[in-house]
Amino acid sequence: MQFNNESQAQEQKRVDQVEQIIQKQLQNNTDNLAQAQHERRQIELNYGANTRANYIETDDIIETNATLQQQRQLMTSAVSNEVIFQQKQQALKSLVGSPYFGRIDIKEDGEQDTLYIGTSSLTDNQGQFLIYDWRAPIASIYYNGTLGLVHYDSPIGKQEVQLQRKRQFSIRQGQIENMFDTNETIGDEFLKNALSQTSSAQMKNIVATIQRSQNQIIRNTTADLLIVQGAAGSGKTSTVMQRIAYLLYHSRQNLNAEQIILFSPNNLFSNYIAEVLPSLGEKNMRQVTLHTLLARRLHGLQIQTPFERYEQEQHHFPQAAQQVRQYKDSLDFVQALQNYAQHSDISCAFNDLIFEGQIFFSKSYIQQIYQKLPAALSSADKFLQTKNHLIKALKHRLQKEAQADWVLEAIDDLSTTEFQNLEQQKHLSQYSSDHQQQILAHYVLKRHYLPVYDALYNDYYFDIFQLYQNFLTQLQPPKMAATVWQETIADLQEDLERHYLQLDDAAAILYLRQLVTGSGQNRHIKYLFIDEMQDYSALQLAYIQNSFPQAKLTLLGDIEQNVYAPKNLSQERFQTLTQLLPQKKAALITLNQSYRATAAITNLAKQFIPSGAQIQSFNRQGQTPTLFQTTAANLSTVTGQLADKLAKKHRSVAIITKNIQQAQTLQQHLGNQVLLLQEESTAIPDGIIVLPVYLAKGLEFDCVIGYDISAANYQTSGDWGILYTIATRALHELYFTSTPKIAAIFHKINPQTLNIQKLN
Ligand SMILES: Nc1ncnc2c1ncn2[C@@H]1O[C@H](COP(=O)(O)OP(=O)(O)OP(=O)(O)O)[C@@H](O)[C@H]1O
Repeated sequence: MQFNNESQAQEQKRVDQVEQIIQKQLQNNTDNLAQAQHERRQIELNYGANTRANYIETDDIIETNATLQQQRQLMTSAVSNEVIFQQKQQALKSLVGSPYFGRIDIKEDGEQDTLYIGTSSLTDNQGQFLIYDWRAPIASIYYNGTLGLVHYDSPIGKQEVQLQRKRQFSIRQGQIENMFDTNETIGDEFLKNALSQTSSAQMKNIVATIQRSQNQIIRNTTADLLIVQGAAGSGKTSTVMQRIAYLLYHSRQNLNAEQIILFSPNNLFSNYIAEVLPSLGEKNMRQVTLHTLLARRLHGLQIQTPFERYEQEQHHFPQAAQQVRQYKDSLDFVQALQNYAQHSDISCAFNDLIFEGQIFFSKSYIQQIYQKLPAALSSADKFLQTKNHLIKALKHRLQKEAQADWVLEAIDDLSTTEFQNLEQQKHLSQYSSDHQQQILAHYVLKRHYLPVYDALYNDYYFDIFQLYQNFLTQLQPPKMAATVWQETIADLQEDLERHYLQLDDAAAILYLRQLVTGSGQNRHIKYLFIDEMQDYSALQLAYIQNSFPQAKLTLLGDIEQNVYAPKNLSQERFQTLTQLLPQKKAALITLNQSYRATAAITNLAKQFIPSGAQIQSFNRQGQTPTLFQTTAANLSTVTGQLADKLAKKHRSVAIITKNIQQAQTLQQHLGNQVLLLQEESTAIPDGIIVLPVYLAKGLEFDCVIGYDISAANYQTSGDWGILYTIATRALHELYFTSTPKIAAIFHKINPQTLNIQKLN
């Protein structure tokens, strides 16, 4: 419903009042913040002075320690004061100019109330709410409810209210530009407006226009495995970012951003989403790519990246290699690995522990310890008990050596500084001289045998690579020639010799290590998010889950955007997820409405994939996509000219190729006004860029040109998913260029959804 001027004037009056209050609070808070910063700096100065205190006399040490302790407490409280004012500052600043976007009129327990909703809450001096945070329980009815009797979940249980009015605002620089009353979830007009904007280098938050199905994902706190299958552009990533903000708000007391981790497809994407949470007044969660995690944990080895693998497979991917890849991606492979870890005798992978060129613990000694343990114990327990046994044996050896001549000599040789440190840590002077001697001997011995301790704690006597090879050797993948499998094992051996590991093997080795040794788990993480989950194999997912065993999982993806997977694997992947992950309360939410692109683009793109009929386009008008056909010799020039023309009207124009080599060749042809994005790139510049499809994952551009969609380039039905991914990166305009013989899928396209122009 549109408004008369009087209603709008009344609303504008309220906006003005709220704006004034925000400015006033901002001023007060700036003063408070400056004061808190000053106090913190003073304490820092004192702290510095005290740390230079006298450490020679025992009394001085005790006194200095007490003072330091006190200073530390003061510092902690000063820092936390400052953080509170900083957060408030950020929240207030985010309200300036656009304090809220929604209003609801409700009747609850017979009482009438009007609530305004914005990105964070604001109260006046009497504690009355002027704005409610969009994450407050009551605000959920703004997103969910149509008018009438509605419910919302509050800390004291389900509440029932009459929703009498829902109003949306667009307020900029303190002026109401537009306002609407709506009976629906968030009205089309506002959404259309938000979606018609040009692209930006950073993803924006969507709090003002969250849709009902997205809201279900954002506010779900019951599922411990939430799977979101959503069409391209349906808002999966946006939703997940708002979900993180929601979770942080709701569990303020026992959840912080450090306990949330998001697996993202690449660094460009990580950078693209980095501003969403700060724009909502929250700190960013941790972000990692699978490759970074693997490389960090397999330090010293070079790990194949998903992009390298894709590129290699583009050039050479024979039938046998495809078969191996399919098997290593399958649930069967994961189960075989789990089974092996649990039930096999892993003692073959123990090694002699060498110290100063001599065997310290022999392989057979370690094997005996392991094999004597009860068979019913889990592998990880057996491993741990073996390790504990070795540590005990080392301690025993240390005790026996305490009186050795070299130890006594080493005690005599201790420096004054070492003595002072020991005095401080162990309070030597409190003990009898015999006891002091024992402490010093223990210190000297521990220092000497530190490499042995190190080897024990870091499992250097255990060869995980050997164990993995043994595991592969005893496997017989179904329907695969024995020679193919043996070759795979030989390839692994060769890779290891040159300190290289393929992506599949890296994850499998780490997973096996985790299962067998029980190490490498991070129990601190409470929420784990995986975006573009269709790109992960069953094993990679199992490994990630096991790495963060306490985390609730949210997995998002689109089975159709399976750029990396050999065809038909993805469907299987989704079905096996619930089998694979031990979570109990699983929920699956499907998003079929695509928001990113104009209806014309979505209606074309959905024809590239088998399940396209389910995808609903958003009612936003735009030009019909166009395909330019030209000769092979002219293809780059035609693409460049088209890009130039588009760049005059739009902020971002992306030419998307099938692989890096095509991107490089094209960029060289087009010259420096076109920027090539590569695996190492971290930011998306304005203007014309050229990039391979896998780097475009999760991103969006005003205009997209799918380069060279000729039959020679896109040959099999497995390639249609790639075309779908390319097409769905476009917000406003979509083009393709090709040589005269176009990919077969284009012959099946409804001619009304694609213009074809033949050029020379
Ligand atoms: N409720 C919404 N309000 C406003 N904009 C929205 C909404 N939902 C999605 N969008 C916009 O639609 C576009 C696509 O969203 P997003 O990138 O989150 O989708 P996605 O499902 O992760 O896409 P893909 O799988 O293709 O990477 C973004 O520009 C986002 O801002």
